[in-house]
Amino acid sequence: MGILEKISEIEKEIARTQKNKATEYHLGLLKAKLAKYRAQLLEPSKSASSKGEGFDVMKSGDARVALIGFPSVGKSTFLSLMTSTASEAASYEFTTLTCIPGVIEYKGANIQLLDLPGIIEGAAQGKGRGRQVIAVARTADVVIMMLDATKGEVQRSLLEKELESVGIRLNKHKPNIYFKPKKGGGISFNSTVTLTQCSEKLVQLILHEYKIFNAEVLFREDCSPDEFIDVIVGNRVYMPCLYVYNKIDQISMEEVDRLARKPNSVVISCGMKLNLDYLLEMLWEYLALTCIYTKKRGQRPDFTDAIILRKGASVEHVCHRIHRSLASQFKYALVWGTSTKYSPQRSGQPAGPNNGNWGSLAAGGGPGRAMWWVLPGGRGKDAWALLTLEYVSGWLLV
Ligand SMILES: Nc1nc2c(ncn2[C@@H]2O[C@H](COP(=O)(O)OP(=O)(O)OP(=O)(O)O)[C@@H](O)[C@H]2O)c(=O)[nH]1
Ligand SMILES: [K+]
Ligand SMILES: [Mg+2]
Repeated sequence: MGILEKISEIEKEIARTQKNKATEYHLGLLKAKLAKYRAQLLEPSKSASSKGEGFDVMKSGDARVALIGFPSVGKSTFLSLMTSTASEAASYEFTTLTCIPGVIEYKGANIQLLDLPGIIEGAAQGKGRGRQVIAVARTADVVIMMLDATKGEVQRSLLEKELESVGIRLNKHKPNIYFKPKKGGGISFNSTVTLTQCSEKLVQLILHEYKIFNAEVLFREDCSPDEFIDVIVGNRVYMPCLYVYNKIDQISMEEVDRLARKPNSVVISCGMKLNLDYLLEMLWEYLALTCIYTKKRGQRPDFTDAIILRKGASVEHVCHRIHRSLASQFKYALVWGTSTKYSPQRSGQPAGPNNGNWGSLAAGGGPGRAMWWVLPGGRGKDAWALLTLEYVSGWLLV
């Protein structure tokens, strides 16, 4: 039996198995098997011809957004509208056959937008150019899943399934489970919360399926067996996804209203240029970008030129952005911003015993290294920070 057949057998068995206490372990095991076969299915393509021609587009700008959707939903029309790049659009399916990059300029940031061929059911197994498309999607910071508002909801769940099956997790966070394989000592299992979906026995069963007999496992969250499997398998990509319903010029107001209320969704019409501003605002929020303005001592900040960084960026990242050698000479920074505790907040490496308290500001950085304060960010439309850096030798002039 080929892997594809095995996968479909297991899927069928999962579908016909009733979910209850008695079948819990059986289902957990099936899911572990399924994840294993899927991983096998994807592996050989890496060595073979996974890098399809026309798909290796260089990353550029401050963030990358991939357009994923069925054929003829309007992806290319959208790219041509939002960027200065023209991508051919036509009423027939599979007009686009390669990856076409464009740039959206917004709030001083350059956002790389990638138009891609349409994908169809079975894309993950290599139908159409599905594998290449999905490989590109994995490299994005945000996925825009473009849907045809005139078509049924089934599009959306089919695409979600395709992306799920190759380890892309949409609008989910990484499960809060500590997992560490060991050389010996068996499996030590602990949890800090009450678990309603997993038990020690089930965790053991799943681990044994992966031939793991020694490991430390700590659940810090009430996770499902699938989430636990994700942690074991690793290489999952957790990605924000915006569902964009295009062609609303073709449907009733009631229908528009219904779609617009769905979570993580935006309704637009490329044809009539409806709601595109709002989509950009949402995209900005999902990208979680922060604008960082620098300020010279005693002078007003320069609001015309921002450094754009992603959520979780640290002062170290800012230093690197300005100059390669700056990080090693950096003493501390004064930060004003939307999420600082105090304004300004001082952050940097402790220079002496008296400055030990700086460490409390630190949220990033490794042990023994300078402690870098993580800049404000997150899903906020107007996350920003203002920053003054000091060199070892004096105030930085930027
Ligand atoms: N009515 C309407 N038609 C639209 C809208 N946006 C795009 N279209 C039409 O939809 C058709 C497909 O558009 P494309 O931009 O080629 O779609 P695509 O998703 O890039 O298609 P593939 O590259 O084949 O996957 C074209 O005929 C467009 O003119 C819209 O908002 N309303
Ligand atoms: K098309
Ligand atoms: Mg196209």
